[in-house]
Amino acid sequence: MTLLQTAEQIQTMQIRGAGKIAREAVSALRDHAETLPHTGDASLFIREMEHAAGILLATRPTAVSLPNAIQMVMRDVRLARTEDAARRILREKADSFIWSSRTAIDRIAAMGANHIPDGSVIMTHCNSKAALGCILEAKRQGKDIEVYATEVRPWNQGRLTIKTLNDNEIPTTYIVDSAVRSMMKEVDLVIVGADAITVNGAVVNKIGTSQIALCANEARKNVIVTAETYKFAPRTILGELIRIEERAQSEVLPDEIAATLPFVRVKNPVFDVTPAEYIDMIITEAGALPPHLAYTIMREYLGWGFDELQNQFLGTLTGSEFR
Ligand SMILES: O=C(COP(=O)(O)O)[C@H](O)[C@H](O)COP(=O)(O)O
Repeated sequence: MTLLQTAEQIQTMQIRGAGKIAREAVSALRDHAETLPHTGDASLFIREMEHAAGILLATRPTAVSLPNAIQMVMRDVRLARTEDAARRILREKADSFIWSSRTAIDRIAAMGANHIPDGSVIMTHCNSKAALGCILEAKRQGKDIEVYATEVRPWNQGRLTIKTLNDNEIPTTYIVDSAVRSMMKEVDLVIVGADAITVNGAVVNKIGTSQIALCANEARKNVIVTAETYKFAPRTILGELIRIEERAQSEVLPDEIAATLPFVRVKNPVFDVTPAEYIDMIITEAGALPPHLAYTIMREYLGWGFDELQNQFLGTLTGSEFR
């Protein structure tokens, strides 16, 4: 698959889910490098790769795993003195990101399963590899568990989730998104994934997650978020906001019906923000943490603390902007 095809598949959601988007983008970058002719000019190679990275970055705006993964791969490539070194670094960094991403999901699954007591009824939302990993691991350990899975309008990612649960013989109840509050009394805990986590521990995930967390809070049920460390958004340290993707209105209301309703507008935000106070724990490959430790994760695991970001930010300002 070419880089442009990968970008298109991410944009059209054939490739979806924050972790998978990051892994596929990085592998597209690595494969794209192989298609570029060897010229011996390191800066030309780096420019070409920056252009390719830009195409991938423009596909979906919310999952911070995408810019984080690209930055992890490109950071040292930019410093390479020769084309051969740049190519080698790119290959090594890409392979290492993909490997560590998969390892992270396995570690999260093992830790998450420890937080699922035998006999639990779990509610999950959307289709998160990290969240499902915990549920499948609990089942593998022989725990007797049940799952409530939401439909996830308008893309119905819940159908992917119930297929996986069914394939693993986990008793599952499939509910429409608006049934969450009614069903919460049947549930012991909520487990979801994340597209981005901000410095104040707020979690950006599939639209509807914040309602589920609110209902869980009301019903005194725990909310566990599962997220690899590359889902933490370091630029939120500088006050940058996570952009919530809005997709086409036709995903919600067919164009032919919309055309008959001139006074009706459709909003289709596909992610929402759950404040830290509604989250009991974030399980990362680095451990199960309270959301207020988000800054520590950014500093220790992503290597981007305030000072580094501030320097990077000042470095991007021109003289006139600086004055
Ligand atoms: O919100 C979604 C997917 O949204 P979309 O379907 O719009 O991409 C998932 O919960 C997170 O991406 C985490 O997934 P994972 O744990 O697999 O990274």
